[in-house]
Amino acid sequence: MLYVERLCAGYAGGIVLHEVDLRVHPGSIQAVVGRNGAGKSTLVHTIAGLVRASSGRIEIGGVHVAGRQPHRVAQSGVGLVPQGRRVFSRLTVAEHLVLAASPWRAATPGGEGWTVPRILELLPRLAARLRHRGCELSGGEQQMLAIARALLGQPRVLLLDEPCEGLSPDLAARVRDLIGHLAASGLTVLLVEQQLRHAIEIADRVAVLEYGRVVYDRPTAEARSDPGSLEAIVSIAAPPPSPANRSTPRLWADTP
Ligand SMILES: Nc1ncnc2c1ncn2[C@@H]1O[C@H](COP(=O)(O)OP(=O)(O)OP(=O)(O)O)[C@@H](O)[C@H]1O
Repeated sequence: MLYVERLCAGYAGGIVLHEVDLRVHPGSIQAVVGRNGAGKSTLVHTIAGLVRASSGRIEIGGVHVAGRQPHRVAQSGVGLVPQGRRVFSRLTVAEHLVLAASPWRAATPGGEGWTVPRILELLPRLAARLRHRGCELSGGEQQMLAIARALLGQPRVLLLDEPCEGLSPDLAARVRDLIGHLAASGLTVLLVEQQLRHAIEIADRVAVLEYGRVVYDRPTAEARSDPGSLEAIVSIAAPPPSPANRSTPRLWADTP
């Protein structure tokens, strides 16, 4: 479980997140939406330890991780799929996977957890691209590789920052299918999503960030039954005035 309580964080120029509360249960998807600059990436980076929390709690499975170095947060079970994928252009798919599957991240001896063969079974398109460099992959393949890399860290909590950004509708739908499958397998998922309708499609709960504050956080079923009010909240949410301020295996089998 991911538990965030009264979390405040920001940069040298000022606080961006103001007393953010979130509670994401295993096997569920919490979407976070909001306009550009609302603080979505800052939230994800703060949970991952990349931005230091100035106050508040971040718990992973009951363990307080705020203030830990990013690699310690990862060891606590947090996987990050960053905005823009961040794959290495000169490394091959195989090299990415080998690097991500480093010993401290190994799957448990009982066979639980993510291994390279299991990843390649789930994402056969990556298997077909093992010798291709990052720069030779399509956007969708890069996104799959970014997700695969995070999974090899054996996360209990997966943070995805706009994973469908820049993908065609078809590829974006496949990525959402994969995220749904991962949640159905028990992962706790925090999904930053620009498009409200996509968030509603996939998430169990949806939260809206406005000026770094949670101004809406309800089950998606409620949002679906009254989409107009949620759309109004998201469209009202404006950017800050200044910078400081489920079982579907073998996805991706036939993607060109
Ligand atoms: N490294 C940084 N140093 C200083 N300010 C930053 C830094 N990163 C982000 N900010 C500022 O923090 C605020 C929130 O930015 P953030 O990237 O978290 O928003 P976002 O909701 O993810 O936006 P987008 O949808 O455009 O990705 C913005 O005002 C931004 O300019």
